[in-house]
Amino acid sequence: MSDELLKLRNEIDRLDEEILARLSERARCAQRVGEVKKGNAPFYRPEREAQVLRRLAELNPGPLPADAVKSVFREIMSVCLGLEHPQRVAYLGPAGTFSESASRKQFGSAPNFMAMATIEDVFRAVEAGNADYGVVPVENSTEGAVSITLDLLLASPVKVCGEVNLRIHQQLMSRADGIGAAKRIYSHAQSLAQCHEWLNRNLPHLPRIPVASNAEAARLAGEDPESCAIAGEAAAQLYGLNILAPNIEDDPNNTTRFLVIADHDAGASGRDRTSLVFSAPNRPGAIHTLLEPLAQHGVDMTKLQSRPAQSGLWEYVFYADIQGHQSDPAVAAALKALSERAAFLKVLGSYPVAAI
Ligand SMILES: O=C(O)C(=O)C[C@]1(C(=O)O)C=C[C@@H](O)C=C1
Repeated sequence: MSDELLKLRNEIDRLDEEILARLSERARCAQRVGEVKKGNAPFYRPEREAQVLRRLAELNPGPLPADAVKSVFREIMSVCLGLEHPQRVAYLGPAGTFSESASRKQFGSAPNFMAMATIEDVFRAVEAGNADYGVVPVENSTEGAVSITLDLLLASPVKVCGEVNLRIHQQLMSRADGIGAAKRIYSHAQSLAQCHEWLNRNLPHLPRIPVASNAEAARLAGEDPESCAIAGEAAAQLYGLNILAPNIEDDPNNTTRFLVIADHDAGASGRDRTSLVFSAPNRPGAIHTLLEPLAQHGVDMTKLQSRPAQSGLWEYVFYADIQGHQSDPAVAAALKALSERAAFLKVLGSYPVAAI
């Protein structure tokens, strides 16, 4: 080994010891935070985590990219929170789905993750107190809204305390080393649709077989080297498959937004969003009148979406996301005025804008 390499490795060893000592100090500090919070739950504070990640990304002197700094500190806070109090996080399973990746993106690797069979089961687990948090998909940039999540948000007492945006990258995977012997491709119907141009160009002859989830597709491909699956990287790792073609989605910006649900929402972080659902009286111009207070108080709306109400033919409920926290004076005033005009208004929760 050259003298130069030896010297540099000694320097890295010294720095690692320093980092470890500081990490242990931080962990002990988090344990004391946990003591202070006892009897004053929740332990998980998404607004504080967002502030920590944003601050460090701003302070970052390089050469590490900001995203790398965030994911290192994401994991540090995950294990610190685990020392304070272990968390249970329910998500739409099975293991290896994009919902699991979204849950880990938000919570790191420390919690006990619980794979649920349906989105409704995620809501029920949180409502019953069997899970502390739930992660559910709410919209996809190409497929649109996830209606069942919107309906459950309206009906359930849970609150929204966070959001996660996950880039959806589809991988072609198999037990085999190459595509030559492949006879079929399994995937969820949505993923097959998201890759259909790539498939038409590259593998037009292979039958595409829709199955219940991408993770199920990967499991099937793991049992049979003549089958491929289209799924996320997490599923390839879980089932020990080789990625034969990476990122084959037709739209490289394909993103799914997930919401974090709990029995409480989040405190203000300085960059927040508030989700609402309301209904408009059934008369001309009603929606315009309802939204006027937002403009009057300078509150920006980032999303507005309608769904037929369960109550009657041609009645609609509206789901809106607005910028700011419901404790911000302008947001509070706009919400008060909106509630006076709406037939019905439910604030689903305020939470930090996704920090990673
Ligand atoms: O500041 C807190 O409230 C903490 O519990 C500490 C900490 C952290 O490690 O920084 C851990 C968990 C919380 O979700 C937020 C932050």
